[in-house]
Amino acid sequence: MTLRFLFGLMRPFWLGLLIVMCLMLLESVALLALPALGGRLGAIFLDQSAQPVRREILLTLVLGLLIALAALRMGSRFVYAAVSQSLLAKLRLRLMDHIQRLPIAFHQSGRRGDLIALLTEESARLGTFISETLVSVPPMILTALGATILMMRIDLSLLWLVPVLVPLFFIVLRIVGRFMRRLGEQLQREHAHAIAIAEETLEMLPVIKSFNREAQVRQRYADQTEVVRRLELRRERLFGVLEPVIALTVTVSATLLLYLAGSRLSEGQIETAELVSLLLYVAVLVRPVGSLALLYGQFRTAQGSLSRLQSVLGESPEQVEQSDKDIHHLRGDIRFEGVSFSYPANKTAVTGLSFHIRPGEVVAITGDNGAGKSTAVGLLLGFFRPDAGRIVVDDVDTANLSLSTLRRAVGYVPQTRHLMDGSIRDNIRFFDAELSQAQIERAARIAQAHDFISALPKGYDTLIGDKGVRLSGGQQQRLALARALVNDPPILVLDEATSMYDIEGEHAFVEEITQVLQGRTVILITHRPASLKLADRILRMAHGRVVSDEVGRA
Ligand SMILES: Nc1ncnc2c1ncn2[C@@H]1O[C@H](COP(=O)(O)OP(=O)(O)OP(=O)(O)O)[C@@H](O)[C@H]1O
Repeated sequence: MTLRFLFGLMRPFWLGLLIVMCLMLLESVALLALPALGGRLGAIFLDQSAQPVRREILLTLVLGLLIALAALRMGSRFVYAAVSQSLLAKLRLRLMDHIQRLPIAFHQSGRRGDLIALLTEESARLGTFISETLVSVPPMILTALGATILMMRIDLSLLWLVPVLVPLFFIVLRIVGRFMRRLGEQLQREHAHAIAIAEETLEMLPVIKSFNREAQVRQRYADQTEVVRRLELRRERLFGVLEPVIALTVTVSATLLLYLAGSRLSEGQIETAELVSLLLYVAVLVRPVGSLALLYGQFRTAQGSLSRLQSVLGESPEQVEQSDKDIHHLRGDIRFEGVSFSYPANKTAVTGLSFHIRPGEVVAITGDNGAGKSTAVGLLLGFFRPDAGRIVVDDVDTANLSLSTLRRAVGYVPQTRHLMDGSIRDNIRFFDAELSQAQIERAARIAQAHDFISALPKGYDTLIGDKGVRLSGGQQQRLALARALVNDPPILVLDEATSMYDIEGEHAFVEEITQVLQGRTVILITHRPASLKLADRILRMAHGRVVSDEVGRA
């Protein structure tokens, strides 16, 4: 585990963590003082020798100490809860920030299950580990060491326990630690896979139902759940063995110790008060000694989560520095000059791709499946960087243009519509608080969405998605179009995005859009012959390059 990374996570919360540790240390001190006082109080009752006044004082002191212990425990719980929840929220936010900034190529590498596990269960486990487990180690060591030393002070002959118990303790730690780490990693992997299957199942439910494949899909999930169950069971069994074994070691040692101490009492070498103190020290010792071994196991598990977190945070993000550059002066002149690009699996998707789209043109890009059309759009949007060649917008190489400017210049309607739960207005505005109702309505009118929105009882405030109205496929498509248009981009890319219009609707839309965008550029990725007729030019792609460039409706 990189300690520096761990401390980096802890740094913003150092004050809270320090307070928790101090409260726990005070708790340890109070806990260590208790047997000394308790021993004397016990002896008073057993020997019946002390003066009544002394009894009352001692009783008050013991009760005071018990109340102080409860108060300290409460205090550390309160501060701990506040720190751990803030730490967890911050950790999740930092992770989400980073995940959003990672390039599309990373997200296409199929690590969704891992990322969800990291954002949920694993970050929660790490948060607890940092704010509770780690912080509780020094107080536990203090309690264990303090109790041992104080017991030795009562009777030095107990010293023989140290060389017997300490190595035994460390052997257990090593075995458990190694096992826990391996098991933790396996569990995480399988758990992430189970999450990925669950997610996929929910997404594909209409397809699964239409094919009557519920039983098969259930079996797939059941198999994975079984793998997770077995691993969890192994972990639980390990703890199940470990806890009683540690408790047994501690209690057997305690019994031996009491036996020895008892015989020393009868020999007159120790007093009753000391015997009672010893008894109480043993009780104080049981918890920290038992917990330390388990803490070590948790430490090894957390190590796995931490290294996975580190590996995601170590991925290089895209450089999307925010830029306020005005994009409306852009004309929308696009040139691909000998662009080649391969996906990581070494699949060449576009090769030597060259074309020129002039401002104001409506250009259709067509071609067989897998010809490279969507990849070309991804390259224009800066989702991927060309391996060779360059893409020039308005005479500027896009490699020199900030991704933020480039993406604001291109209004993009993807094949899948991706609307979010929320109002229609929120979906069109898409987190841009500065957009006015007039701008939103204008975009909706161009996308031919205004009429159906106005017909809804709550108009633009209608909630859609899981908690609201279900829109038809075509209505959703129109909203996605309005969302792309609302910022008035100089370039508009529609990836099969008008397929749900009827021919007339599509025609009217393209006519209107070319007028509204006033000579700016529209790229239609389409297979539909009717849509091809709407374009000024048709670029046909095959095997990652343009194979024909024809005049369209003109
Ligand atoms: N994420 C990816 N990883 C690896 N290969 C990919 C990836 N996406 C696409 N490809 C491959 O790149 C090639 C071009 O794909 P692309 O999606 O650009 O084609 P397309 O013309 O848009 O196809 P379609 O008409 O089916 O949408 C295909 O051979 C495809 O298998």
